[in-house]
Amino acid sequence: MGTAPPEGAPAQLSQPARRLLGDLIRPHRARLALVAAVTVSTSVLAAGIPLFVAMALDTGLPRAADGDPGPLVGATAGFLAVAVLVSLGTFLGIRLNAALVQRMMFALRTRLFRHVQRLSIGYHERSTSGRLVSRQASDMESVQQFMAGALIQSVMALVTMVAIAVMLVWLDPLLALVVFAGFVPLTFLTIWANRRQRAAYRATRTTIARVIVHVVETMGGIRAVQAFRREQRGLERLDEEDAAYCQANTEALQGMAWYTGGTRLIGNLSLAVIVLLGGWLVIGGDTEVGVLAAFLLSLRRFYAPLDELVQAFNAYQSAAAALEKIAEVLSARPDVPEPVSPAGGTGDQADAAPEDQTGNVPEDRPGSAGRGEGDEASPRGESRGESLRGEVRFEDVSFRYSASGAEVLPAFSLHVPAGQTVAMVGATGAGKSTLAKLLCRFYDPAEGRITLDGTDLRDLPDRVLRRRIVMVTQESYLFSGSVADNIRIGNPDAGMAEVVRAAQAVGLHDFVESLPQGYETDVKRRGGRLSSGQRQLVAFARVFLADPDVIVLDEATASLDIPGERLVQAALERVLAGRTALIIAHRLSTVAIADRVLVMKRGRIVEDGTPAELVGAGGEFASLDAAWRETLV
Ligand SMILES: Nc1ncnc2c1ncn2[C@@H]1O[C@H](COP(=O)(O)OP(=O)(O)OP(=O)(O)O)[C@@H](O)[C@H]1O
Repeated sequence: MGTAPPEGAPAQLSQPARRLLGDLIRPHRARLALVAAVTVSTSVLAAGIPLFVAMALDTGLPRAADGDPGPLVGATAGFLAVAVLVSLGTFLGIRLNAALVQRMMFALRTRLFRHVQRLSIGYHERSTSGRLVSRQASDMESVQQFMAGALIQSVMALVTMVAIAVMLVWLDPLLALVVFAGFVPLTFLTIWANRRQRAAYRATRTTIARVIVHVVETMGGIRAVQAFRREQRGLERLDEEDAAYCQANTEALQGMAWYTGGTRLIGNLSLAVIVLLGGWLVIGGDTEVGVLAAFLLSLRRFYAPLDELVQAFNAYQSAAAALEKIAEVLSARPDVPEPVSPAGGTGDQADAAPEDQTGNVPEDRPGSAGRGEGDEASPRGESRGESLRGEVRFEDVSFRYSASGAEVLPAFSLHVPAGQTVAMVGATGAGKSTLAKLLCRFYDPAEGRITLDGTDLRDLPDRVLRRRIVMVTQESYLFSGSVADNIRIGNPDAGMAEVVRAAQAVGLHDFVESLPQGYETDVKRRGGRLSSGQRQLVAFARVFLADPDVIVLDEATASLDIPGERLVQAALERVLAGRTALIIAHRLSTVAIADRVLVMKRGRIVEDGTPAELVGAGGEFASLDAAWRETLV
């Protein structure tokens, strides 16, 4: 019976998946009960239809032959009335169920998306985005298909079968017993199919996820794919993944074919026995022709739902496998948990700071009217018009990415006073990005602690931490939407005037004004319409609006032309004013505006001082500085 499916699987739904199903259903119990009531009563009514046929044949016809058409007309009218009621009930059941399922799916999609967004960077670095797309799209679809169609279908089928079984016993217990005997092989067949199909459908979920991962990765890196002519290799990889998916589907469908064929065979064998035995009973005068006719009709209706049950069973197996995959993601916990007892005060002032009671932005805050274009940058450290916040300390921090991995930072200590701009340089793999990620609490150190104004980052609620420390990444990620939308990411509550002021502050305003629809111009996917320098300016405007105490900047390595670099440089100075900054620097011009330079090597600081001091010391930074200067000549 087909080759063995690739993955073993328990016949039962896993506990997290069951819990998830319970969570989904619980809020809608009343509606579900209504759907069940409508479905069950419709199915019971439908099961009774053959009784009218028996009535018509056994009573209606002989009486009509005797000149009394009443019973025949009554049986026909009853048949029609029940048929109409069954149609109405079916419509209502499906309609109610569809609305219910959409609510449940909406809740599930939202829950999964919210959860995935909250999972720590470590999780996202370990798992591919394609896999998550697969959970959100194809697995959801599978669950929905079962809930919206197959579930109600199987309930109707089951109830119909039970109702018909009762009727069969009532019509003729002996013949009914013969029919029920068919259930013995059917039970064995179902147990076998349950095991086999569960494993087969799990394999389909896993393999389709691989196909989606490959497609998402290819499209995400399409520039590299084309630049390095990886198209052929990409196609071959897709063929491999797709072949595995097709194979898994074939396995699943083959199992379904065996099961469907098996149930039909059992059904038809029962039918043959009933024709033989029933005919013999009729000839012997032990039963009526009408009863036999109703029996045969019912039997057809008895086995017809079996087909539906088989289909529903397959849909269930597919949905169960999908639900398990979704439950797996939902049970992943963030590596950087929210504090159980958050530090009080530290961040809430920052939270409240940008606006006063009337919603006006205080004059002395960035993004306020006092700091528009043409307004010379105030002396650094004083421009935000408040006592400086944002003192950062790394205290004996040790870190490795995984338990078995190498130690990236061994007992690292660093003190950055509030308002200081620190540029980090060093060979690739020295640990600069790791330091930046730790400061943003994308990871927690294994040992030691990192503090912001004396508070351990682990004690700051995520909301506060993200407001006070903002990372500007190399990609200057732009989301689909308008330029204004993209700047407003820094502070979703900001009005248009603040957005404009932020753009003015970083020197982006004139460019935006020159766009066809100004601030409402669509940046197109990932900002394809903007140059890399302009994208950086948008990212800076965003930070300006967010108004954090600490900026972590991974400077773009892509070189800009001289005017572009000057623009970015001026914007950077504006944004850094009055804030603590940790910059992974790739440009001489950036290092030049830093108060302090750290040269890193294998997770340690090997040089630390002002740019001038380090150049004077003639060490690694001096060589780097000289090399940079040479490229300028
Ligand atoms: N997500 C990760 N999982 C495992 N190891 C990692 C991860 N990210 C970085 N590493 C390792 O940690 C070390 C430090 O990397 P890091 O990215 O911090 O260096 P860097 O100084 O920023 O380098 P670059 O200038 O090339 O960006 C490297 O050996 C790197 O291989």
